[in-house]
Amino acid sequence: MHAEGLGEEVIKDCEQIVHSEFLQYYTQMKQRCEEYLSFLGSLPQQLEVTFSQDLLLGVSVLNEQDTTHSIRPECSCSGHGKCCESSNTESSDDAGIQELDESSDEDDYNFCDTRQSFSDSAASPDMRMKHSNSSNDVQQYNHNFVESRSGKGENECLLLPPKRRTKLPEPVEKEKGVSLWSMIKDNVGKDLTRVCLPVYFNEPISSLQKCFEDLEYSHLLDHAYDYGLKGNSVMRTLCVAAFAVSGYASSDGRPCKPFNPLLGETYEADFPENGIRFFSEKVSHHPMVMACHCEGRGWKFWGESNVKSKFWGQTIQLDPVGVLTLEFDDGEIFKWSKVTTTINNLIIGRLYCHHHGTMKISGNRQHSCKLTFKQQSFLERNPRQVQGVVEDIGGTKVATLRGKWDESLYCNVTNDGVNSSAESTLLWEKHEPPTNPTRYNLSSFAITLNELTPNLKEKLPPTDSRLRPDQRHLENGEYDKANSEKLRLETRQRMARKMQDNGWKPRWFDRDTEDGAFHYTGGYWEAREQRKWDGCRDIFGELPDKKTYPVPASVGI
Ligand SMILES: CC(C)CCC[C@@H](C)[C@H]1CC[C@H]2[C@@H]3CC=C4C[C@@H](O)CC[C@]4(C)[C@H]3CC[C@]12C
Repeated sequence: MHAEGLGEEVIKDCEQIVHSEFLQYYTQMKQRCEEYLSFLGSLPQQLEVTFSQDLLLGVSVLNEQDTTHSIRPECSCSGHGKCCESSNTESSDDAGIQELDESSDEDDYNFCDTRQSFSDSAASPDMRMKHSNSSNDVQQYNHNFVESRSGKGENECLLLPPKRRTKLPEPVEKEKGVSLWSMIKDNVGKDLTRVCLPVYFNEPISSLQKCFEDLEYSHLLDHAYDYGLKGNSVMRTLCVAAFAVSGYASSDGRPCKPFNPLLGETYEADFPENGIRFFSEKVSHHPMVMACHCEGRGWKFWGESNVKSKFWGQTIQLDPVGVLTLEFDDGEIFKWSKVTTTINNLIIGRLYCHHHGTMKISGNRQHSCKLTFKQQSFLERNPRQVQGVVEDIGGTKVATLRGKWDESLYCNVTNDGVNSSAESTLLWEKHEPPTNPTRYNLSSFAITLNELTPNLKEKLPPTDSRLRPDQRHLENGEYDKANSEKLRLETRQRMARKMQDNGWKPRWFDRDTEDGAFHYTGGYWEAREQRKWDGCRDIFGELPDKKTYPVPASVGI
């Protein structure tokens, strides 16, 4: 630090921070070791109890026909001061730590927590198809395609599902190890959201694409729709709750930050194999807001992603602002907001994030659901837990829900106010990790999101994230090119505030004058049909003031 010419005071400050962090860790680790030893000591006893209890109760699975199947218990070991507050308003052009990525807590300890898992033969055929953790990802998508389209008698049945990629391209250059500390050490005490980071800390996914990751388990909404049609409002609400939780699953173990899209950048995802069509646009730079809209079989889902961040030194707290809305074609509506996310170990240790707080999923008809994402404590042996209750409009509890946001969720439906605890139904289970892991720890679903086939390239507007050059270079492992392009686009993006002040308007969304929320104005897919991209500027190209282009009168830069 001396060699780098840092002042004595700054160095002392840093030393102090590091020292107090170590002390804290030391005490906590000591405590944890003791706990762990006593836990190991009691293990034989605990296993005996759990095993005999499960045998007696027969933890079971309820399928749509109310048939119950026993599932076996299984023991799995997973190896696994000063606060700066800011909304995205203040974030730098790149930084918006709100777009930093989540990462897991696969820490240095191995815990053995008892969890239930399905034996294949026990699952209902429906569940087996939906949750089959097939190692062949493409095949898995094909399955869903056949199912989601069959029975509808649509011509689309005849279309072949797109074959999506199962791995990222091999990196062209060798990766460079850059420590995060070396990047932020000069910014101690400053708002980290203002720190511009080189691409090594990015994943090749934009925040717009990240919004679509929340839709990976959209089949839960198809189930919810069907349950509602059959008059099973409790199961509908439970499936909606499972969907709301499932969006967090892919945040596990992700150490990198998604790209902060440019103002007006868009992302489309046409996934006929899942029966959905998704679209998102960055609608505001200050504050940073992304709006999205998704159409599925019998439902529509929309909302905006906007977070307020607080930087505490070693952690960042992200409080999402805004409401997500789900509307079924039969008129039932559910609304909820996301819970708080904390990113830990920014300076020392392995970066990971956790989600905590209460999520109220309010329905406009019979049922609503309250979910609690448990606050994490260092001594918690079973972290990432989610618990919930479904209540009717009179406030009577009709079902409960429990599980983990990074694993699975089970529910118990209460009969006549009495909890039928013997019967647990698996609502949702996270897909297996990809067979070709990436250094960004992307899920199989996420790996497909930035794929650009020649056929798709022809159809995209010039604003689509897949066409962003720095992100593409990063995906190809061309780090130097990625960095220089990122710098160029960041310079360009600095004009965004001016553009917004000069009355820039999103192309596909409109702000509701009453509630201030963004609503899709429609027409994207229709414009795509005709390849008519009027009003969609080449946001990734050279700046018009480079004198190579005439400045269009309509561009408010
Ligand atoms: C300094 C850098 C390298 C750290 C990387 C931080 C990662 C873990 C951060 C950056 C931005 C973060 C995301 C920002 C916004 C949201 C929306 C919220 O409702 C769920 C969490 C989620 C999706 C965050 C997950 C964690 C996240 C991806």
